[in-house]
Amino acid sequence: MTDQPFAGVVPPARPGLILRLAGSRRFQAFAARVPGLRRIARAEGAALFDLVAGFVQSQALLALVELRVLHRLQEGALPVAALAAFAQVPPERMQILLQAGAAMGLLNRRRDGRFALAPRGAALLAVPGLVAMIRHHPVLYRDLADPVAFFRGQTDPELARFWPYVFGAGATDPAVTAEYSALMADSQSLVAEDVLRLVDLSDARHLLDVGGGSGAFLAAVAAAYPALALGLFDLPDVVKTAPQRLAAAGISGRVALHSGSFRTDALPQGADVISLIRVLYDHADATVAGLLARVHAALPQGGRVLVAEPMSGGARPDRATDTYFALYTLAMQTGRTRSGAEIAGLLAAAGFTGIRVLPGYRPFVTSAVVATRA
Ligand SMILES: C[S@@+](CC[C@H](N)C(=O)[O-])C[C@H]1O[C@@H](n2cnc3c(N)ncnc32)[C@H](O)[C@@H]1O
Repeated sequence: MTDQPFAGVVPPARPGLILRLAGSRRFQAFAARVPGLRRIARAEGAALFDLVAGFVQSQALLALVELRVLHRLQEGALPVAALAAFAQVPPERMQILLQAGAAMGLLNRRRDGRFALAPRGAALLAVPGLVAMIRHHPVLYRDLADPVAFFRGQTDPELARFWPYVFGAGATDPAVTAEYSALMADSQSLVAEDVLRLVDLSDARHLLDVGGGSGAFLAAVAAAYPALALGLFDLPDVVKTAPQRLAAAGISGRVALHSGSFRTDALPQGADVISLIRVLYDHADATVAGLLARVHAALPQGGRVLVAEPMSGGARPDRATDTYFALYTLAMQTGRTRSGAEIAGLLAAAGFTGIRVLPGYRPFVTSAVVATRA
């Protein structure tokens, strides 16, 4: 495809010196020979190649997870032949996959040719929900297979149907609802960890978690704040999955369960903090505006709203959230990865004041925005 002239558009300004140098093949060759510049050139080259190769690395990772190579190596180092036999992969192909795993820092290659788990591989298996997240990625990758058509809005992404509750009705099949709720709940412990570091709830009396799924966030809050009264609001099919988790956490008696849809129903009154954890990014601005108005109406004066989810870097684009989450939510079609400033704007429009954006320790896990009903 040839570039079109800038018909009817103001032509771009001439690039500055640094851009002209970076874009000059002669300068690149010169920089590669000059001490000092050579280090920068090499790092930039490696960063560029990582972008070029990212998909291949993700697929090698998916194969290691699907073939349970990392899981097998938890018991100790193994020779290629043993791993090949377990995974039913020809040994010469398994050798290539293991070598790739070692190159990505997930495995260690021993002198005797055996492979062992590296600390990064061990960490991957220990991160709650990460294996499940990697295993559901084929849906996302199919949606991104033709990125030009995807960005032109000419595809019919599968992810849009993957999270049925987003459309407000909940999944009709209870097994499906339980599976989606489990996928969210698995990754919730990291989110709760970071939210509870960012936000102090010691002066709160009663917290209502709206879109709280099966109650995983509430279980973490309950452990951190033993005196806090708790409530959960979610779609009826989802709320049905909560009692089991709450019982396992030993907090059934502490959590009031409320079924309904925040699109159509008022939220229960009585809480002085309402949390929306990984809820807004699933929904369009109009739905979020309606939801925040309901949150505002349900809170007393001085009550607080807490929004937590992965957020766009906004004016300072963020590597993880402005690529992964922004494209993911675009594929879902209903929502959007918003920046803290955009969420603050929606909160202000709903009447909230004292809005504070709290950048996350791990932006790919969560950031937070808090605000008060004046
Ligand atoms: C991405 S999940 C997040 C769950 C949980 N807060 C977490 O972080 O693990 C979004 C949640 O919003 C709920 N939800 C979606 N639409 C809803 C609606 N109209 N009314 C109430 N809850 C809704 C979903 O059922 C789901 O539990």
